[in-house]
Amino acid sequence: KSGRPPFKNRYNENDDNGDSFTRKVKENQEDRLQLYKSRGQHLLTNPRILDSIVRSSGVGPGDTVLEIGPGTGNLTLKLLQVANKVVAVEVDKRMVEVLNKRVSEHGLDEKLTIICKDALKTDFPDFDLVVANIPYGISSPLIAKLVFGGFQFRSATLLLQKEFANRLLANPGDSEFNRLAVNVKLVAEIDHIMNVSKRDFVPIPKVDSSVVKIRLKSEVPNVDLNEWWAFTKTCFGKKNKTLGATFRQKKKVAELLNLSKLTSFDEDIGKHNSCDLSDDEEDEWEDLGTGVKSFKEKLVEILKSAGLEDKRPSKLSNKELLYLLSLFNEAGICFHDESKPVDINASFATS
Ligand SMILES: C[S@@+](CC[C@H](N)C(=O)[O-])C[C@H]1O[C@@H](n2cnc3c(N)ncnc32)[C@H](O)[C@@H]1O
Repeated sequence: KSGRPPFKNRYNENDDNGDSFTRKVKENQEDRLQLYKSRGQHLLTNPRILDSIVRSSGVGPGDTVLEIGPGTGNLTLKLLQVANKVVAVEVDKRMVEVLNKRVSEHGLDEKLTIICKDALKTDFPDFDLVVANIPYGISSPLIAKLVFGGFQFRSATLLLQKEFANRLLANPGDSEFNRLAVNVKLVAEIDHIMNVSKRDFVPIPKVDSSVVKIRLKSEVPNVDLNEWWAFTKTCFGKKNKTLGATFRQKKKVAELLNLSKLTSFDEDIGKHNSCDLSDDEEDEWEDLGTGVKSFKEKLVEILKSAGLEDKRPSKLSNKELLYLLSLFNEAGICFHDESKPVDINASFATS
């Protein structure tokens, strides 16, 4: 009962033919477990790093921990030794079999609940903490699910691809600052815990990793989240454009006019299908009615009144963005299409 994972740190490079099959790992030439790149199956094997993650998560004997993607259980076994309970969500049945076997060898079965499902498609039971080396391909929607899913938890300690973690940690003005950081920072605080080398995984991935800790804020701005997500999607659609340029795009103006249903611009509401219009083409505004043109002026007037017409979204604080959204909403301008239900996973899939 060494706690050693059921394979050696070896794999057959020649078997790597891209997306589906990746590598074979072996234990004593018997147990064979294929690891799939498409499922982000890079197992963290360095015990020193596993211990640091558990320690920095602050898990204690009364805690229920949610672990996404336990794999063969390297982190799970460490968590089970300190937590009251671990709920592990793993999509791959083969992993679940290995995990079950290892955990029962250690006599820790009673503390573990396994949910063999896709973490993005299943409900989570109540938990105090999240601690996980997640599949990197689902980082955005999973973090969105955790922070906007209505859960109450102390913190989420997550191993992420280093570049992704840097984007999440970025502040306004940093080159990596993007819509995901803006949205997550509305409701949560994020701290960098440590960097982890690609050499600490089996098989070795192409990228380095970082551990971050996400804590939900106790006070969240009073804003309609559907409006906020749709608004940041508009602002960050082309994050290096000025807001003036973004809100002058014909397509965007027509879309917002149709969504906002403002009576003063009635004559053009529903007349211009935003799908038929291209982005810029300032000179072709002549084709459009006076309603849509004066609506554009209204948008620009609001940007000017906020002093933000020449600003790029990636340089704005959440406070400035919230202020701008409140000005638009007060003027009856809406961003969220109420006829379409919000799918958090889809909305963050590409952030
Ligand atoms: C990066 S590996 C981590 C394994 C283990 N935690 C470790 O550190 O050794 C990610 C794990 O997530 C699982 N996985 C991939 N997509 C998933 C999903 N959508 N829901 C739940 N688990 C998933 C994979 O099968 C894999 O076991």
